[in-house]
Formats: sequence, structure tokens, C-alpha cells
Amino acid sequence: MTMDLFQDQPAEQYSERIVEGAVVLRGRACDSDRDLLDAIAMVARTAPFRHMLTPSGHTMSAAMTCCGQLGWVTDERGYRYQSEDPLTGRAWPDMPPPLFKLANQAAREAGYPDFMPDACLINRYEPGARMGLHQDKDEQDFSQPIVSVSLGLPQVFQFGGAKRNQRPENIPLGHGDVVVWGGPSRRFYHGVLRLKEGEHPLTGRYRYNLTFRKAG
Ligand SMILES: O=C(O)CCC(=O)C(=O)O
Ligand SMILES: [Fe+2]
Repeated sequence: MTMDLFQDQPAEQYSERIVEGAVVLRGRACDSDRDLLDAIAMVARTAPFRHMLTPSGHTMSAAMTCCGQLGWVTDERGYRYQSEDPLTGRAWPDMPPPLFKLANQAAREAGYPDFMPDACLINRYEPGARMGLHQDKDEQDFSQPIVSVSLGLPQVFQFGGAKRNQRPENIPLGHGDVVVWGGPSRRFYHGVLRLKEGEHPLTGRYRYNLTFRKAG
């Protein structure tokens, strides 16, 4: 992993290239962390966190909700995007402006200008929860990147390659870190290891992850 330190940024905001097209922007969500967490709480009042079923009948260990025009869902029928929350039958809540702004700015910084996400999946992990290696491939347009924001407890992110059997790099992600991947790495395998027990001043026993995508 190479590291570039930019003189015009605070010491804790630097970027680390993972592979071509993929970068970790350390600390980029710190300035707006309270606004982001307030926005998550607001979304969850309309579209509550829930544990979705995988097509094979397993319960996901991360609790999820969505905002934006489209929400990612999984159930016994498969993985897909839809404009209504299956739990309530209502449209997903709008994407709160601080979320959109952060995703758009992070993408631009990573070399993807004009990223206009229409879907934000919100994952909430408690100690023990994880997400196995997978590809994000339910979207229409793979020219658009993924922007992934971490808030709260630290968790190890795994970033592999185009094939599942490629050994992933383990990248510890902390509060405020943003990962962006696209271009040649857009469909690379990734996941997170089990969340360790801990207590974060802003999120308690949770890690939140915001995954922004242009789905439709
Ligand atoms: O929690 C993370 O950092 C990764 C989440 C993810 O890959 C996904 O929701 O597709
Ligand atoms: Fe993913």
C-alpha cells in the first residue's frame, strides 16, 4: 500500500491507494460525523434497521436500512434494488444532503467526478457481525464507483481481486474513513471481518457503514 501525504490537509486526512481505482481516504467523514449520524437516525425512524434474509435462507448479521431513490434488498427471491421498503411498503426516505455531499466529494477526490448516487445502503454491525467476501454487482452502470463510509467502532475491511480465491488485503477502517473503488477494481471482492467488542463515544457498541451506489 502506498501512502501520499498532502500538505494542505490536516495530519489525520491522507489517502492510501489500495489497487488501481481503489483508495482509502482516511478521516474524510470526521468533519460531518455528527450530521451523518443524525441523518442515519432520521432515516431509521422511517425505515427501521432490520436483518434481511439471504436467498439461501441465512439471516444477515448486519442490520440494514436504505435511503435514496433505490434501496438494496435481499430475501428468498434474491438480491435486487427496489424503490419501496418491503417492511413498510413506502418509498425509502430521501438521501439526506450531508450524505450525498460527502459521497460526491469523496468520489471526486478519488478521481470519479460527477458521482450521483441514487442508493445508500446503511449497514449497522454489532460485535460479532461480519460480511463475507462478495462483489457489488446488482447495479446497472459499472462505470460509477462505490463510496463506502465507516462510522463508529473500527472493523477490518478486506479487499481482494476480481476472483473470489484471490487473497484479500486486510485494511483496518476507523471512524470517518472512506473507501472508494471503481474503474478496474469496481467489481473486486470485498467484505468485513467480525466486529470486535468495543465502545465508541458517538456510536456505542456499533459500527455503521454507508455504501453509496448509482444503482439505476
Ligand atoms: O461494511 C463495509 O465496510 C462493507 C459493506 C459492503 O460491502 C456492502 O454493504 O456491500
Ligand atoms: Fe459490498
